[in-house]
Amino acid sequence: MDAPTTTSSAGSDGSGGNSGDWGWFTPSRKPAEDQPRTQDRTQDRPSDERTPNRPVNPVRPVGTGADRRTPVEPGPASGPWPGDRPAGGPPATGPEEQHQRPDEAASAPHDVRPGLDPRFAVPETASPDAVLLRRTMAEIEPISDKVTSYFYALLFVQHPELRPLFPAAMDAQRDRLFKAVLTAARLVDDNDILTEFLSRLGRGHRKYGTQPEHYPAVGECLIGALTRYAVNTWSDEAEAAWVRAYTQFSQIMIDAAAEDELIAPAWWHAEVVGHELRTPDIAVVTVRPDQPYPFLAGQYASVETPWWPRVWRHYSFASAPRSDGLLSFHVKAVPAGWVSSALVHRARPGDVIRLGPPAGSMTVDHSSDSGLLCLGGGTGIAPIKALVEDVADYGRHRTVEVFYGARSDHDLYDIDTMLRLARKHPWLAVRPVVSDGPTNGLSGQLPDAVRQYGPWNAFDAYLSGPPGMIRSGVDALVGIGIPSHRIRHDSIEELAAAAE
Ligand SMILES: NC(=O)C1=CN([C@@H]2O[C@H](COP(=O)(O)OP(=O)(O)OC[C@H]3O[C@@H](n4cnc5c(N)ncnc54)[C@H](O)[C@@H]3O)[C@@H](O)[C@H]2O)C=CC1
Repeated sequence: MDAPTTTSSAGSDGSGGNSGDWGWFTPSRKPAEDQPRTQDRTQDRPSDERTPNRPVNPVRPVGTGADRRTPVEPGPASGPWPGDRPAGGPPATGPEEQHQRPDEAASAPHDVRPGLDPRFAVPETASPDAVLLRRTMAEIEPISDKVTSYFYALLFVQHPELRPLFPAAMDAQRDRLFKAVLTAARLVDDNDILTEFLSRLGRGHRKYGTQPEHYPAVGECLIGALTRYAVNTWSDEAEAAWVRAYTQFSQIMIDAAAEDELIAPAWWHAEVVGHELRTPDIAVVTVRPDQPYPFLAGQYASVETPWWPRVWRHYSFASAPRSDGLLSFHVKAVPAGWVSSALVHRARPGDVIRLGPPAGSMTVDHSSDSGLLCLGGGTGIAPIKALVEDVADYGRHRTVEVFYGARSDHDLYDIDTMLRLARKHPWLAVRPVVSDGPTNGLSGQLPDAVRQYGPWNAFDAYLSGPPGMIRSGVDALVGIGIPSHRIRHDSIEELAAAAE
């Protein structure tokens, strides 16, 4: 959920190029010289005999922030490559598995018609590099699965020493790295948002053990995958633009990580000190971090369990910061959800998990007097409870109206806590809403229930729960007059990816 959390925001959580030079991932002869580029090019695959005998293009992001502000000119070829790379976590945004060789992973693309997707429309004000990047993206986006597979195949064939640093098995976050690169490429002309997005990503990568020297391996493989699949739009100029962009992206991430290193650990160890099974598949897990863990109510953390190394999942904090420093999460075990099942069915007091840094901006704006309209679906009630506690702790009490949705009365696992809070705080109202069964409370879907009350146009809205609820909730709230910039939620894309 490394993403802006208002509905009005765009993205969430990306040298020089000697465009005439070719890296190790390309054939020893340029395809254009000896064959049509859309033909089967299995002979292009990386293999020992095709490892180049000359250095690669300079995807070399290491340097200082000052370098980044200066346009980077094409530089000389880098040193020995690939090889003698130190171990550490690759700059991936999520776990990944790739057992296939590149030639098995993906065949050459067909029927690629760039420019059809309006997301890649080129604004009139776009810089020349942005135009080139968007053309490539329009071409590869429809086949991004293949490009991603090929990218990871390249990475793990050429850099097998990086493979053990990824989780053992493939999962839903497989394409996060690629999506992050595409998001950054779309933002390339918007320096402020780009820097914010990539800085967060760079800080978040510290927990993977990512080092500056890992970025070139990823950059080379990215360019390799684009070279293979952007058959209609790739050119020397396009390659140079991608090399410049990737170099800029990685530099921002490296700088942000370096700055963060001065003030925060890369991760925290946290001991499970409480484990309460509220339903057969929902647990409230309470942990004690090994050092202070500053965060804001409404944020979330990445969590790694000892049973699934390097598989990280996001969970919202279920309480505002506490004086005893403990943190709690509401976890629902979902089918095939490794981390959630482990936390619900396996974790016990004494187990130690790892936490990434806090993230997310679904936080209370204490400079405002507006009321808070909160929709929490299922375990999405966890950060809503934290927001309520935050308002209570802050002292200047505002009207808070909570709609708590669940499938059945039985699934309202935290209703007692919420009703207790409502009895204690006269400014708080809590309304349970049951979608699929008999109830003494409100029946139906959360957005429909909210429509029955109001008016809400003077409220700030907070939504937390399943992606479908957030989508329909935002539509409903905009429809009843809450401007989209006053509606906050975590990134729907990240929520969908993290639903394990
Ligand atoms: N920060 C956040 O946004 C958080 C999100 N979550 C997410 O919340 C979900 C919780 O799962 P469960 O407890 O199984 O919830 P669930 O699937 O049982 O849904 C709970 C309630 O949400 C509402 N809802 C669900 N789908 C809807 C739709 N398409 N349109 C309108 N309303 C809908 C209904 O009222 C339903 O009863 C998970 O996907 C989890 O990742 C959990 C914690 C924090």
